Amino acid sequence: MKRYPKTIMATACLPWNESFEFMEEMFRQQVTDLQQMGLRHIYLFGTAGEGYAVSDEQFEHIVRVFASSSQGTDMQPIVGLISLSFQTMLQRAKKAYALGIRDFQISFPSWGALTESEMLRFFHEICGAFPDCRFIHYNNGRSKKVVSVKEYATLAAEIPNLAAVKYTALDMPTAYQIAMNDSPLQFFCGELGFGYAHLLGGECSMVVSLGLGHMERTWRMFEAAATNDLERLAMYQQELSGIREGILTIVGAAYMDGAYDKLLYKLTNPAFPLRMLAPYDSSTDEQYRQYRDFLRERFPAWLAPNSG
Ligand SMILES: N[C@@H](CC=O)C(=O)O
Repeated sequence: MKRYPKTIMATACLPWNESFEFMEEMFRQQVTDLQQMGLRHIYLFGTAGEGYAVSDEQFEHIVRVFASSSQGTDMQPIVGLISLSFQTMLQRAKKAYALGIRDFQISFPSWGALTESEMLRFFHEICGAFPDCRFIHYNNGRSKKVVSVKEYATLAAEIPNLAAVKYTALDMPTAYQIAMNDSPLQFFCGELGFGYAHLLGGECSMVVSLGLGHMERTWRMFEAAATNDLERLAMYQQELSGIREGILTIVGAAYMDGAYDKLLYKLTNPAFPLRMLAPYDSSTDEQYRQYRDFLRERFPAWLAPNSG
């Protein structure tokens, strides 16, 4: 039995005005839009959500707004903890907990790659401090230590509230390991990793990014995987591979994730600003228009109806 539901998880991005103040109403609108797209597992402060860049004050303010946006709904708010300082991660987790958050997305401190024993201490100390919470490990090369699927089997046995893994690696051998693993952890892969895992005869959950252009179609892809309709799944997989190629050509490959994910959500709300906190470069309105036109021309089925 998996410790986390099989579903599609999505990031919430952070809208900043010209003075780099958080745009609360724009953010609430985004959370509502994501919910209307059928998404229930929405996370803050991954890479796309600039979790590495916010100050403690911004963290608390935004979590407060996020938590209140989920009140009275069936949404499951997930808060990411990214910091070089483990103490800061713990303090942020305490603040979010006090605001009602029970699902966290954690990544290793990245100044140096954690050793085996440091990694264990990390999981024990943070997951152990909040035994009534669920933790999703964001397994990411940026934190210098990437955990293997095999290592997760051991971790799952030791850490009862480690519930899931966000693992957006694309390669087929990793997708195969994820597809075939029978640990209680729910693995979340990007759309293409999700497609590979199912085409290889296994299963996993999805973190959406490229598919946000048209969530209905992404849910159809999810459904095709669940019903083993491999022909349809392969078609979606091929289309999304073309879309990935397109966005990387238009925006370039050197940016932080927010440069892509803000542009992807902008297809739903063209007023959403692309700005990112300093010192990181954002994508531009011109790139947004080029990407929208590229979708319109090459992959119209993946373009949201109100994309400006
Ligand atoms: N773009 C997503 C997933 C990346 O690994 C995020 O930023 O959380």
